[in-house]
Amino acid sequence: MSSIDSTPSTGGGGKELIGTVAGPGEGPNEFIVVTPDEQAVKTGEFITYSVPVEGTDRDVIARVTNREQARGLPETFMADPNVAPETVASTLGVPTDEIDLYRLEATVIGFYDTGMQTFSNPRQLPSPGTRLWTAPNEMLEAILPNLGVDEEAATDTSGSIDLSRVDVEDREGLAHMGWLLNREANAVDIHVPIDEFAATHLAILASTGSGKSYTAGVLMEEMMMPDSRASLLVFDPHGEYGTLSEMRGDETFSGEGYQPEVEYFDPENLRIRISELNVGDVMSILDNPSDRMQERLDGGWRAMQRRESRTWGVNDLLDEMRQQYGEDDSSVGALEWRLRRSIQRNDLFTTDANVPLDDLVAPGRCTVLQMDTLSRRDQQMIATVLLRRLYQARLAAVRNRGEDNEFDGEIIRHPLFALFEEGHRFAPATGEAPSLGIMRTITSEGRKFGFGLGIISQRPSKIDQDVLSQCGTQVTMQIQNPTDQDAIKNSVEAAGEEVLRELPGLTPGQAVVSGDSMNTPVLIQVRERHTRHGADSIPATSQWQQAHKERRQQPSRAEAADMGGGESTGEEDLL
Ligand SMILES: Nc1ncnc2c1ncn2[C@@H]1O[C@H](COP(=O)(O)OP(=O)(O)OP(=O)(O)O)[C@@H](O)[C@H]1O
Repeated sequence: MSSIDSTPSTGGGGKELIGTVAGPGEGPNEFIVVTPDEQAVKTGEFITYSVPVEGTDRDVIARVTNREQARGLPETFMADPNVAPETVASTLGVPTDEIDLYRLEATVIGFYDTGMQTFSNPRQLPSPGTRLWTAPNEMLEAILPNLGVDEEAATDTSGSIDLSRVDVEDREGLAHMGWLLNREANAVDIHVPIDEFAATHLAILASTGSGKSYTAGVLMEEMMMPDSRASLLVFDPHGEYGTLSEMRGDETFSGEGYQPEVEYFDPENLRIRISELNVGDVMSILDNPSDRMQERLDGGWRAMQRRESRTWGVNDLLDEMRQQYGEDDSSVGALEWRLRRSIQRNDLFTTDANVPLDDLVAPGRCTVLQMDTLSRRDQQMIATVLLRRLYQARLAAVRNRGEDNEFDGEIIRHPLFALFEEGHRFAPATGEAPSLGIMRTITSEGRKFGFGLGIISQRPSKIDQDVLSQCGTQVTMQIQNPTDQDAIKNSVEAAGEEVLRELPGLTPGQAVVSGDSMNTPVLIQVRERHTRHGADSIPATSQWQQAHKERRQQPSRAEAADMGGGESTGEEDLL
C-alpha cells in the first residue's frame, strides 16, 4: 500500500518521520502506528499528521500512550547473555536487518483551532497508511500550554496557518517552568500563563522529596520577574523559603527600574488583634465549651463587635458577658478560665497591634510568613485572620468601596496570590481547622476578586476535596500512595488515566502539568532555580564530621576549668 501524503504544513525543529498508521485502536480516538525501532518514539511523545477539515489542511496532534514490540528476534536468540543476539542470528544465517518493529498506540488530541484558542477534535481518525511525524518543537511550545495563539502571528505569507511561526519566548506574564520531558533539554520550553493559575488557583502535589517546594520556588521566581511583579504571600510552616531573598538585587529579576522586594515576617510581628477573630474562631480554640458557654460567648462577642472600639480584650469581653448574664453566672465563670488560657496568655493575640495590610502585601513584593516556631493551631489562626482581612480588602476594591467617603475599612487595589506549604494543614479533609471556611470561600469565589491560592501538599487525600477540586491548575509529581492517587483521580478533573499512570514513575524534578493553564496535560522537567533551594535535607555525615573536628579542637570542660584558675584539676569537678 502506498503511504498517504500527510506532511504537516508546519516546519521547525524536532519534526521527524516516525511511521505509518496501521489502523484504528480500541477507543474512538485511538489509532495504531507501526514504527521501526531506530526511531525510538517514547510513550508520551506528541506526534502529528495532516487531515483536511472543512477544506483546509489541519495539523492534528496525537499523544503516544503505549509502545510495544510488534516483531523482533525470537527469544531463543537472547538465551545466552554472553553472546549478542545478532551473532547468534548471523551464525544461523538469519537476516536481522529491520527485524524490529514497534506498535504504538496513540490518542488524538486534536488540531489547534485559532478561533476557539484550544484543541478541536476532528472526529476522524487518520486512514491506514497515513504517515506520522514527531510534532515540531516550536509548534508544541505554542499550543500545549493555554497561551492563546494569535491567528495573525500564525499565518504565513501564503495565508496558511503555520503554528511553528509563533514565538512565545518574548510574551509577558508567562512562567517558564521547564521543558517537555520527552525531548532534549530546552527543546520544547513550557511556559504557563501566570494570569490563569493566579486566578483559578494552583495545586502542587507530590510525595515528600519529589520537588514540590523546589517547583513552588521556580514559580515564585517567575512571578517576581519584571514582566509580572506579583503580590505574593507565602505561608511557610517549615521556614523553607529563606533563600528567596537572593532575588533582591539579582540582575535576573531586575528591569526597567524594578527589583523584587522580599520581606520576612515572624510571629513577633504577626500578632492577631483579638477583635479580628470571629466567634467561630474563638470556639475552635477553646477547650470543649458546653452549649451554654457557646451561647454566652456568642452573645458577648456580638455585643463587643458592635462597639466602635476595635481594641478590646478578654477583660472587656468578660465584663460584657457578666453584664448580660449576671455576675455569678457559672458558664461565664467557666469561660473565663478558658479565655484566659487560650487567648489572654497566648502571645499571638493582642488587643491593639494589627499589621497594616499595605505593609504585608504590595505589587512586586514577595512576603514570607515564617511560622515554624508556632503550633499548628496558631498557624491556622494567623492564616484565618489574614485571609479574611485580605479577602474583605479585595472585595472592597472590586466593589469600589474606596469611592465611598464613609468607608473606613481596609482596601487592596491589586490582585493577590497566597501560597500554602502543607496545604492540608490549613484546609484539612477531616477534623477542625478555623482556616478551612475562608479557604473554601477564596477557592470558590476568589477568581472574581483577583485572589488566587496555591496549595502545596504531600498528602492530597488529606486536603479538603472542595478546595482541591477548585485548584484549576495542577502540578503533580511523584506519588506512589494509592489513597493519594485516588484523591487526585476524584478531585482533579484534568487527571486522566494517562496522567495517573505516570505518577509512580516520576523522579524528583519531573512533573505533570494539567488543568486550566494547559490545553492538554504535559510531562515536564522542572527547570533549575535561579535562587538556591532552601529545603535541602541536612547532609548528616559531613556535618557530624565537621562538628567532631570542632569538638576536638575545643578544650574539654575539665581542661578549660584547669586553664582558668590553675587550681582545678578537673577531677574536682567530678567529685
Ligand atoms: N527541578 C529540579 N531540579 C534540580 N533539583 C531538584 C528539582 N526538583 C527537586 N530537586 C531536588 O530534589 C530534592 C527534593 O526537593 P524538594 O525539597 O522540593 O521536595 P519536596 O517535595 O518539597 O519535599 P518535602 O515534602 O520534604 O518538603 C531537593 O534536594 C532538590 O534540590
